[in-house]
Amino acid sequence: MSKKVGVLLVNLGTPEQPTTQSVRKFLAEFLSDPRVVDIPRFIWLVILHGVILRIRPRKVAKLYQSIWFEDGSPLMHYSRQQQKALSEALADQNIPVELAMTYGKPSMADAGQSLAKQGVNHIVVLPLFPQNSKTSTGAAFDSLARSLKQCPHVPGITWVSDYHDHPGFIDALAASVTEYWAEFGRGERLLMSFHGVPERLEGLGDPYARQCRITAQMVADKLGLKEGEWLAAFQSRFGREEWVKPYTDATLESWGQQKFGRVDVIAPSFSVDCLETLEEIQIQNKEIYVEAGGQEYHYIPALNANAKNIEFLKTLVEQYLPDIR
Ligand SMILES: C=CC1=C(C)c2cc3[nH]c(cc4nc(cc5[nH]c(cc1n2)c(C)c5CCC(=O)O)C(CCC(=O)O)=C4C)c(C)c3C=C
Ligand SMILES: [Fe+2]
Ligand SMILES: [Fe+2]
Repeated sequence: MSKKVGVLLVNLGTPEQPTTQSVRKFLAEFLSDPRVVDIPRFIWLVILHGVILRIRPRKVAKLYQSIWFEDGSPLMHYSRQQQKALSEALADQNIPVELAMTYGKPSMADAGQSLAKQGVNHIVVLPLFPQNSKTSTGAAFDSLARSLKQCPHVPGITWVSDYHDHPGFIDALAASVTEYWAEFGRGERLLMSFHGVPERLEGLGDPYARQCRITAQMVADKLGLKEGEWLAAFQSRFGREEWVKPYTDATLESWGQQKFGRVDVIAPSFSVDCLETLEEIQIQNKEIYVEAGGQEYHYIPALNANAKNIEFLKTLVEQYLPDIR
């Protein structure tokens, strides 16, 4: 049978509105997923519905309001831009590109149906999580599988499990830093801040933290940075257990207390800018650094739909084509 290939970009999901109600709906779905929170089910559901979903949505809605774009959530805005740019880049090969979220809209089922309508019978699924974790990539896989449960004809599927050490990805990250430095000058240190996960997961075989360290080392090597000029750290700790260290906020506080001059921060686990970069890194962590005594703080944007990133994503998809056709 002849193969008609389509691409499915997958990201996490995001609230539809920056309101308490909408954030509650998003957090309820996301945090109920046993892939994301794997503590005993009954205890967790009591904590989630009894405490977290009563308090957190209002607080987090305010944070979303501080970064919301005219056309919606930043994560959705940049994900749409990526979809559009990649679909233009692959148009001459007749490869359509759709976008789906693990949680919420656009759903895997909607995106899959749209690809099917365009005659696609083989999907290259590209989760936009450069490093593989059960909590992000694994959850995306489950969501895709669930969406296919009622499907009478399951298409061919190529699953891109991660791209943490892909030379094109490392080049795109390094180029985004050098381009930023060329325009705005450079800091004394580069902090590479990755979304955190519980420390325990590494022992369970989750490759995420190890892959983050590899990404960071490769970017540092590409930029010619020596030890002491860069560090990999982990942000967004949630709950009481220990997460992978060092923590981004504690690191910045300590660097501020040591009266460091300028620090630059990149976020190589985020394909697009979102709450965790635009609010947590760019606003909250800057405050931590400056209030502790640090001088200057620059956040270098995520790759988003920049030309090098789209070129890289195109190359990544193309690498899989010979095996499919
Ligand atoms: C147990 C909690 C969480 C784990 C594990 C986790 C892993 C994880 N998350 C991302 C990417 C994103 N997370 C985002 C927001 C976010 N993450 C958590 C919790 C965990 N994440 C929460 C509760 C939230 C919502 C905000 C909040 O309440 O603090 C986002 C941003 C979404 C947006 O709309 O902008 C992204 C992206 C990865 C890659 C990952 C594991 C590797
Ligand atoms: Fe998260
Ligand atoms: Fe956060």
